[in-house]
Amino acid sequence: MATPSAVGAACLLGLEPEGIAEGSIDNTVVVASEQDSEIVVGKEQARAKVTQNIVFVTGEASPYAKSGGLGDVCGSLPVALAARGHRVMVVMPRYLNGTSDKNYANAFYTEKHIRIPCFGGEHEVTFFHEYRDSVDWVFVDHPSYHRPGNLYGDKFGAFGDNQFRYTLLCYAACEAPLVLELGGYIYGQNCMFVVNDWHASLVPVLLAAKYRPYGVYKDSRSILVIHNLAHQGVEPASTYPDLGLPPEWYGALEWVFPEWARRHALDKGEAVNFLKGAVVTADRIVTVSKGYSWEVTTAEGGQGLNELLSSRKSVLNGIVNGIDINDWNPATDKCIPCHYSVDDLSGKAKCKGALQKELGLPIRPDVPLIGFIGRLDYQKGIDLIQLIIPDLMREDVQFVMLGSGDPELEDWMRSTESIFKDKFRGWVGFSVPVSHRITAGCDILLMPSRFEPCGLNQLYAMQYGTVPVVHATGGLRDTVENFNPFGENGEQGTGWAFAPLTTENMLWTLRTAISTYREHKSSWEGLMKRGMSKDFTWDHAAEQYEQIFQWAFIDRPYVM
Ligand SMILES: Nc1ncnc2c1ncn2[C@@H]1O[C@H](COP(=O)(O)OP(=O)(O)O[C@H]2O[C@H](CO)[C@@H](O)[C@H](O)[C@H]2O)[C@@H](O)[C@H]1O
Ligand SMILES: OC[C@H]1O[C@H](O[C@H]2[C@H](O)[C@@H](O)[C@@H](O[C@H]3[C@H](O)[C@@H](O)[C@@H](O)O[C@@H]3CO)O[C@@H]2CO)[C@H](O)[C@@H](O)[C@@H]1O
Repeated sequence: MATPSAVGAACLLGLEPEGIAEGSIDNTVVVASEQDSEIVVGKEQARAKVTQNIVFVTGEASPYAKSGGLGDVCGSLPVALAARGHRVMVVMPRYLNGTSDKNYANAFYTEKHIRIPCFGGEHEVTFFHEYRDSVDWVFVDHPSYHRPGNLYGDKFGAFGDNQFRYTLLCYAACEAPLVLELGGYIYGQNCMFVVNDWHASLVPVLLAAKYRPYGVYKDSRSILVIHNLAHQGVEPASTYPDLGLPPEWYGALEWVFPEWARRHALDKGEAVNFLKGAVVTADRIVTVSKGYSWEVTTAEGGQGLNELLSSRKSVLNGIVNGIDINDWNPATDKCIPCHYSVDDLSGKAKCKGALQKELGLPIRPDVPLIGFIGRLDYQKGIDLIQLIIPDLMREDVQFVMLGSGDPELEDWMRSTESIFKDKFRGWVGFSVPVSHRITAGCDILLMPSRFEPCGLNQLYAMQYGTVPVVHATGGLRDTVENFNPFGENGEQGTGWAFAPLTTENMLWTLRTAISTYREHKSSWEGLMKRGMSKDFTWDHAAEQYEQIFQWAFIDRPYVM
């Protein structure tokens, strides 16, 4: 059978790839219906009816670079789409910081250089490439991506030149399909750009301002995927000329802070906002859950973009993220000490004992073990956890938190551990293996996020039989079904989703979960098993993205 790369290239050249193409509509390949699926290791792999050349643009993708959920999604969704027959490229920076460099070991220099006209000069970037899991992983190389710290900053805060770094990424991503011969063929001008968050948000602006007026990318479309409205890539208006965009496009990025957010009386609040640029110019917009797609149109959830997003409601959809079950599967997970499944839960108790031992907590099978995993950020509601800790620590429970971010919260985790030695562990840092062991070993996962566009940890928790207790917001409300002991067909639900977000409510819900764990063993097992039986695989989300791609191609592309 033709590889996805061969499909796309043959499509561009007007050839019919052997074996799978039945016809061609608007340069897209229609896959024969009788071949809509193939058997992959005992499971039927669904195939797309219409395949595209897809270009993901992102600031992070696992396993190369990850700071949070964006990395998970951009590491998995492209693979799921490629498995369905699309030709898929992911364009991201080649971050080298001295410790993560080995992640790029299999990516090879393509010998392609381009010069990008922005920030008062021409900046040369080069491309590295790895073909893995049927996806073309393309890494943009520039010295500004090589420095110690995390992806976006270091202990002093966000890097001061992030606007420059991600402007380079966006220009490079627009050029990559035209200049890189991957598997022997370029992707060409008929692409579906999937631009993720602010780092990639200049792509639709560049397509509209710098390519389409010259007849290039007329048949491409772009989709903005919003993972988190909290980060919009906002910088002073005086930086606009640095971006290399025509002056008449200023309005697309123009952003004026409300008066209350200005720093002094003479501050006019004038800024440029990358994410806003994409909200204006992208052909369609997707948020990572349906609930969040509504919340972003409200004053409470829209982070200043609500009116603009409301005006684009007709092209705004929500698709709940999936999870990568090759990485997150308790029956095969390489990071956990014992394996288990919905049919045999015995390994979970062993994982709990091993986690307690690893953390130096008393090894007690009967004590409810509560976990939290996440970036230590205002979004995640850690300050509310801080407030309930004195009360919660009076209960017979254990609590482990894994996180990094805000240094004050990191210090608080350390000091809380020193106060409640037998009950509380604060694991400060970023460790994927530890996150797997906490997900497997805990009984309850707490997520009191103020807002949560989708949330992945609650999905991982359910997959591992760990019962989520979450604030009913965004994707958490969409994915965690409240426990109902009196459902129509018996007990229902996969966890607890509480609202409003108050400390009283959180404590009350945690106490309900704890007493259910202690006193209603069979109900607890039901909660675990219903969560473990949910299908959160990426294939389902990938199919919904395909629908959005089709809609994007029905409409005309954005032009000013
Ligand atoms: N200290 C640590 N050590 C190891 N692993 C850690 C860690 N801290 C966080 N992680 C991992 O990072 C990921 C976090 O994903 P989330 O979706 O929960 O939140 P995030 O806010 O980063 O993502 C944003 O984007 C995603 C993707 O769309 C949305 O689901 C979400 O709502 C939105 O806020 C998980 O894989 C988690 O295990
Ligand atoms: O995957 C986790 C999140 O990663 C992204 O968020 C990062 C954001 O895009 C970066 O700009 C940066 O945010 C800094 C922000 O720009 C700055 O004004 C200041 O508030 O400090 C922030 C932290 O350095 O880092 C964010 C990750 O911490 C992605 O956009 C999100 O969707 C993901 O949730």
